[in-house]
Amino acid sequence: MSDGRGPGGSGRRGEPGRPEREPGGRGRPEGGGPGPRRDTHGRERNRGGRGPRQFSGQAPSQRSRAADPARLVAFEVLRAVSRDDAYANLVMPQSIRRHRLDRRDAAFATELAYGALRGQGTYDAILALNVDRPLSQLDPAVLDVLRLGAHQLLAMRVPPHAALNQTVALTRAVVGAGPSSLVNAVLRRVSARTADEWLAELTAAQPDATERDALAYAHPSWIVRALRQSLAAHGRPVEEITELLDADNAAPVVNLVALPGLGRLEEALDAGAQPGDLVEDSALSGGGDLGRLPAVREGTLRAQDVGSQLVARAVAAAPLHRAGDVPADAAGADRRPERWLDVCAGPGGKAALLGALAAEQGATLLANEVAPHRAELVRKALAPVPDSVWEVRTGDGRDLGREYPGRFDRVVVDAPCTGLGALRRRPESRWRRSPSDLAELGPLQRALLDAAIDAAAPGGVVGYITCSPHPAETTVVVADALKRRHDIELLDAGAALDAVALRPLGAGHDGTAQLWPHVHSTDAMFLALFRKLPAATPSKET
Ligand SMILES: C[S@@+](CC[C@H](N)C(=O)[O-])C[C@H]1O[C@@H](n2cnc3c(N)ncnc32)[C@H](O)[C@@H]1O
Repeated sequence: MSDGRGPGGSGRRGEPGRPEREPGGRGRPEGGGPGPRRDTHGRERNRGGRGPRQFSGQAPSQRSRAADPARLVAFEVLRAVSRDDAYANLVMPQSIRRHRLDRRDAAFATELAYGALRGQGTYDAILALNVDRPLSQLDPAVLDVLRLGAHQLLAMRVPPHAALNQTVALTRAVVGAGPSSLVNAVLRRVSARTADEWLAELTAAQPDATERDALAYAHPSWIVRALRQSLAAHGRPVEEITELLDADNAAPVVNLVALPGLGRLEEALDAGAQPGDLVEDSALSGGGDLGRLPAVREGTLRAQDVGSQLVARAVAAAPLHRAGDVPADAAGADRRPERWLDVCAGPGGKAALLGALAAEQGATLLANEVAPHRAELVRKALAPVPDSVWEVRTGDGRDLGREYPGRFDRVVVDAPCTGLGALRRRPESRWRRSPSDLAELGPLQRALLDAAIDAAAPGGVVGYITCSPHPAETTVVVADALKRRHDIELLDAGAALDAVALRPLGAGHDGTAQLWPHVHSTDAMFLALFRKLPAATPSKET
C-alpha cells in the first residue's frame, strides 16, 4: 500500500526479518510441482508484473488439486486459531515442522498466516463487499481460505494469478471442489482493486476517524480508542496513534537476552544478530533457526522482548532503603542477602533474567505461578541458574502477602493483562480481546499488587508491570493503590528505566513509565515502582 497503511504491514518492508525478503530460491517448476516458484526474495514469480491481471482460463474444477505446502501450513494455522482458539505462534512451528518447510517457505507461511490474522477485520470487511451472503453463513474453512487469498492479493507481493490459482487449489485440497468456484469468483472480484482502493470505498461513508483508523490499520475500533486514550494517559501526543497502530502490524524482530553471568551474546552475533542499543546483554536476531544455537538450547541465551528486559532490570537495580543496612560503600558492609519475589512468573521470561541477576548479586528468588503447567515452564526457564538461588512455588499470588508478610526486598508483579501492548507478537489477539476483559482483570490486578506490597519488606521495592498501556490496567491501578494504602510511595520509574538503559528512553510520565513499539521498538511495557515505607500501616481495604 502506498502509505504503508493497512493490515499488510507497516510501510517498513525490507527490514531484517521481513519474510518477503527471505533470500534463496527453490526452483520448483511452476504449475507442475506441488507449489509455486519463489524468487530470491521469497516472492512468487510474477509473470504479469503490475499490468492487467492474468488468470488461468481453466475452470477451478479443472485446475490442480495439490495445495502448496506453505499455504497449507498457513491454512492450518488459521483453522486452529478460529476453530480451536489456538495461539498462532504455538501452532505455526508445529505445522512448519510437520510439513517440513524449508526456511523460505516457512517465512512465506508465517507472513501469510500472521498477516491474514492481523488483517482479519479489514479483510472481512472487503470480503463482505464481494460475497453474496453474510460472511457468518460461509463455511468457516472457506472464510479462512478467502482471508488467505485476500492477504496475498492485497498485501503480499504475490502475483495475482499465483495468489488466485494457488488459493483455489488449496480450497480444492482442504475443503473440496464445490466451494472452489465461489473462492475463485470472490477473489477475482477482490483482485480487481488495490487495498487502498478497497479502503477508500470502505471509509468513504465513514464519518468517524476512529472507525476509519480501525479499518485502515486493521484493529477493532475499541482498541483504537483504548490506545488513543493510552497515549494521552502516558503523556504522548494522540496524533501518534497511526504510528502505534502501524507498529502493531509490523512483524517484530526477535529480541535476545544473554543471561547475565551465564550466557554470552557471541553465538547470536556470529549468527548475524545485531547488538541491542537499549539494554546490555541484548541483541536483535537476524532471523534463522535460533534453536540450533547451543546457548539457546542450554537456556542461557533466550528470546525476550527488550522492554521486558528493561523493566525486570529496573526493579532489580532500584535502590533499597533497608533498616539496619550500612551504606553500600562502607568497608566490610555486612548485609543480609536480598530476597526477591516474582508474583506472576509464568512462563518465566523475567524470572530467568531476575534469577541470573539475583545469582550475580548474591540474592535469592521465589518465583510464583498459579498455573501448574506454566510453573513447570518457569522451572525450565530457571534451569541454567544455580538452583541454590531460586525456588518455584505453584499457587495463587494473592496469598503471598499473608504467607510471607514483609519478607521480600524486591517484588515483581507482572500482572495478567489484556496484552494490548504486545499485539504485534500475537497476531490474532486483537480480535479475541474485548472491553469486558478490562473489567474482569482489574480486581485481580489490584489484589496481586496488594499481595506484592504486603509481601515487601519495609524499604523494599515493588515493581508493577503490564504489557498493556491501557490506563485501566496501568495508571488507574497505580492511583488506586496510592489512594488505598499509606504504606507505599511512588518512585520515579522513568529514571529507574534510564538507570539500566544504554541511552535515555524518555519513557517516564508522572512517576510511572511506559515503553512503546512505535518509539522504542519494544512491546508497550508499563512499569510503576513503589517503595514500601518503613512504618508500614495496614491497607484500608482488602
Ligand atoms: C503477564 S504473565 C507473566 C509473564 C512472566 N512474568 C514472564 O515474564 O514470562 C501473567 C502470569 O500470571 C499468572 N497468573 C494469573 N493469575 C494469577 C494469580 N492469581 N497468581 C499468580 N499468578 C497468576 C498467569 O498464569 C500468567 O502466567
